Amino acid sequence: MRIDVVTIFPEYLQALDVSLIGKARREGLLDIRIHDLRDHTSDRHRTVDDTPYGGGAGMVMKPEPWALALEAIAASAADADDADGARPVLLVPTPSGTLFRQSVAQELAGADHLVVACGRYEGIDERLFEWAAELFEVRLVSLGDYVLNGGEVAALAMIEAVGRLVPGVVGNPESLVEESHSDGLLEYPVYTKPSSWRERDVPEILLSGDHGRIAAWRHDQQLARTRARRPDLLPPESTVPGDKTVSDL
Ligand SMILES: COc1cc(COC(=O)c2cn[nH]c2)cc(-c2cccnc2)c1
Repeated sequence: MRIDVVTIFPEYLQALDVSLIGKARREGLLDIRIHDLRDHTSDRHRTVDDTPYGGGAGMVMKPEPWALALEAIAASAADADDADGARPVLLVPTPSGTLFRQSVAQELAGADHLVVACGRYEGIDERLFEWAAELFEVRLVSLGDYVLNGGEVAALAMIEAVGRLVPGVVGNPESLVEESHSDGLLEYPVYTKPSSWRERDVPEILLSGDHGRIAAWRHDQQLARTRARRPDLLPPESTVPGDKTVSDL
């Protein structure tokens, strides 16, 4: 998978050189390229923003530098992208996007080419997204209901969530199966040595070796945690009102 990231703070994306994503880059599993939006300006001050039409505080990112950056990326990938006929995905982290969830990460992990646009200021001129729809599948996606100063932090999270699902990036693909949200529920609690720690013991069931009962216990724990912390994830009939659970205690 190729991932291009466009930003005015390229140094923010250095975290993509570290750990599993960094290893996948070095092994060629992920082809991640970082682009400075200011390289696509033509004035002496390398201007990327201007005042908002209609007034209001803050500045808005000009569409032209973005269009030049995106055209350059599309042109550099034209052969590969055209190979399967699919347009690259333009992924835009923004508070006004649809919610980024594990299901979205799974979907994006199937793309051959992602282009991530890191907005700053009050956002990017809306006409850029309308224009980009001819070259890209445009996806405006929110990490959550809060506002960041720029899309870089959200881009790191989204790239990690997607990148780790690309075959070969995570050593043991088994570890991708039983994780939070992969089955729609929160993950069960995990424990390791010592079996007794500061007078707190690991649940006996986990030391029993009875894998059937352990699996059932873990699923019960997932349900209890999801009911307590994220009832919104459960289908309506499974949230019992007033149902005390382990995680409530
Ligand atoms: C592309 O347009 C953007 C992008 C971002 C950065 O992303 C997030 O904040 C985010 C991403 N998921 N959850 C939050 C911030 C704004 C923005 C809007 C209004 C006032 N201030 C800033 C606009």
